[in-house]
Amino acid sequence: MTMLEVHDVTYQYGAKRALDDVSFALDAGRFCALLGPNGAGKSTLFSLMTRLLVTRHGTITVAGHDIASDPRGALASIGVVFQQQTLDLDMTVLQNLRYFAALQGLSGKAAQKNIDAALDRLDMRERAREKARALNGGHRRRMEIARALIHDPKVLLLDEPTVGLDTASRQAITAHVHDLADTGLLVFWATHLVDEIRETDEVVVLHQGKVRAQGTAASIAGTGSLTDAFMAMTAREQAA
Ligand SMILES: Nc1ncnc2c1ncn2[C@@H]1O[C@H](COP(=O)(O)OP(=O)(O)OP(=O)(O)O)[C@@H](O)[C@H]1O
Repeated sequence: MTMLEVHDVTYQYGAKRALDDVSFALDAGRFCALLGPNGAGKSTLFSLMTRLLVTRHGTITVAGHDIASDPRGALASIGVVFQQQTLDLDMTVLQNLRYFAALQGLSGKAAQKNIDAALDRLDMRERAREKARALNGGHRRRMEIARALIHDPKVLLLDEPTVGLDTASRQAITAHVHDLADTGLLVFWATHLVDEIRETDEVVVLHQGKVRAQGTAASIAGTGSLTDAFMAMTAREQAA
């Protein structure tokens, strides 16, 4: 079942075209990587999917809701983890989550139920009463992911979520989020790091604002490695 559909989306910053006729469709229950080098247009696409930016060129549909004509329905279906950290470091994990739940219109038992479920999904329950400031980078990220899941979205967007993390934390977060896709969520994970992607993951390769390939990592890699295929797709353009 298609959960996220991007159709012919173009976006310009003044004269600079950041996205050029971008189209792809992604199914529920998949881990999908948006793979592109710096400047490919990943953050621009995420901003359009979360309505931080708008365009009249093309359509974006989330869980059947067109983001232009039904932004409320579309945004209610999305959980987002932005590249920049957005926690209140002086609040505990639980306080941060309750605050966010309230912003989503959840309170009392309903909020607590969803908070507990989100903490369990990220293996964070035992840290609930710690101040965010006391957590290491990996656990802060997990908490942001838990927060993004509180309203039980169908699509989880993560914009380069492992930036600044050490190797062990990066691997742990990557594994946790792969597990989330197994529960039926569509995970859409922007990265320029090929080693975060598994062979069976879906991949959209974005470069200079255009989709260069879509398919499983294994099908894009062909007989070589995904790194080689990705380098070839991006280097060719740079040379041209
Ligand atoms: N506010 C802006 N004004 C003008 N150009 C911009 C603006 N934001 C981004 N761009 C340009 O649009 C293109 C796409 O940028 P974007 O940030 O979406 O790429 P990205 O793939 O997220 O890169 P990174 O991994 O470096 O964050 C780049 O050429 C960038 O320089």
